[in-house]
Amino acid sequence: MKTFVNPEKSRWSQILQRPLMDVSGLYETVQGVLNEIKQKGDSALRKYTLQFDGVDLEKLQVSEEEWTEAERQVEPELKKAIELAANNIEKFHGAQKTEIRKVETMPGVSCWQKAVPIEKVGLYIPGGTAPLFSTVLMLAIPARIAGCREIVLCTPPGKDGSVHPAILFAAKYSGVKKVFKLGGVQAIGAMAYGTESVPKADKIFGPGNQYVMAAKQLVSINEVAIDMPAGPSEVMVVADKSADPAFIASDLLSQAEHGADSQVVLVTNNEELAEQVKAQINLQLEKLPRKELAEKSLKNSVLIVMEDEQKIVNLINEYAPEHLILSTKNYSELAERVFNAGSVFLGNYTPESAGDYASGTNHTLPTNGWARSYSGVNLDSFIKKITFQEITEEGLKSIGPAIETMAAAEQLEAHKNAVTLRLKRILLDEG
Ligand SMILES: NC(=O)c1ccc[n+]([C@@H]2O[C@H](COP(=O)([O-])OP(=O)(O)OC[C@H]3O[C@@H](n4cnc5c(N)ncnc54)[C@H](O)[C@@H]3O)[C@@H](O)[C@H]2O)c1
Ligand SMILES: N[C@H](CO)Cc1c[nH]c[nH+]1
Ligand SMILES: [Zn+2]
Repeated sequence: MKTFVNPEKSRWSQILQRPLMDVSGLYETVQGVLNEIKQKGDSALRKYTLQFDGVDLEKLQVSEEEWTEAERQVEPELKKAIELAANNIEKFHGAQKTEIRKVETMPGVSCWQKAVPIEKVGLYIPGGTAPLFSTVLMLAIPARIAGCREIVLCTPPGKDGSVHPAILFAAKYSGVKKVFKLGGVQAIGAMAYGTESVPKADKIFGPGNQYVMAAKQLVSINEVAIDMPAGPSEVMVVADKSADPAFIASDLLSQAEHGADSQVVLVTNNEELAEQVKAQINLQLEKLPRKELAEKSLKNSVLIVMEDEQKIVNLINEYAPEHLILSTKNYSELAERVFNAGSVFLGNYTPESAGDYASGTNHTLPTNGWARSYSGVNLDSFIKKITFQEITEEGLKSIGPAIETMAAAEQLEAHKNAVTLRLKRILLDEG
């Protein structure tokens, strides 16, 4: 981890630059695969699954036998943990439902909005380096609560053509019935265009690597809606001397182990703590099975010693981390000043892993600074809001002249007439 002490504001964006990916040719390659999927459907899906995932699949959809076998293979302890997490995710997202509230903006003019589920949703569950069955819960549970009629899930097949049993268990538990063994561009293309076996979705959700991200961006131009740019995981920890260096190191490593392109950042006002965290990272890293990935990610990671608290707040808001951990004595006060972050974890006993798995909040969050403008996945992501209005004759008499004046000023005579004709009729009826 590179260390910086009180860096000037003018250097922040350079110091905190996210790992640069070589995207030369990426969009052309991905567009080429998407075009072929659009034209050739399932046969293109099979071709690219063989090329990118090394499996020759006859059937793309998970079969009844595979569902049953998965249920048998998952250990009871894991099933219980998944059920606990699902329960909390359901509670948190269920509480995001809103009631219809009719507003009388003027006497006789009533307006309201109704939440309507997006009919068909496609969920992508990454599977390249780890079977992220927790992401199944994060996407499928809110989709079910929202009332989406069709939920399709795609995830990359393993080398033996199977889907990890915990992914299938979590999918069944969350109410998903259609799972396809498709990863990367194949999955996104299939759900965007629809093929012989994969139904077309209205909106595609889920994180993924650069191929997944590029494919989502390309199909969103004129084919299908997408949730947000959710790429390589990242965490920023802000800590003072009240924090525990071992806890901080474990939080940093928890996101570093996601992949070589993840980024973790520690900001502290205490140089001694910074040194202790470094020592703890070295100690804990040794025991990690994904040490190699975490080590690579630590190379893009940064440790900043900064004394001024307002500067720390400015730095958080400029970086807009996917995850922010506040391990300082005054974390509640500090949290009030954060306006750019995907999800915030408060105090020494709130590890970021809690939000990744089981506390109830969603872990599909905006990365790469997109927290400046996007929220993480939530119930609203699966919902459209339709507005309704009803105007009585009395209401139109009150509001009509303003509409007529505005329409005339915009030189839109037909708009004006739609009111004028009605007002004339009301006057006639009134005699
Ligand atoms: N932001 C979030 O909310 C969030 C949540 C979970 C995971 N993540 C991130 O998601 C990512 C998951 O990535 P992953 O790679 O493990 O899994 P993935 O499922 O996103 O990608 C695997 C697929 O990539 C495709 N692929 C691989 N090499 C290719 C190539 N050369 N050309 C074309 N396609 C190719 C393959 O089809 C494969 O199935 C990580 O970066 C992780 O940090 C983010
Ligand atoms: N931290 C990831 C989101 O950035 C989500 C995840 C899934 N499993 C473990 N972690
Ligand atoms: Zn994680």
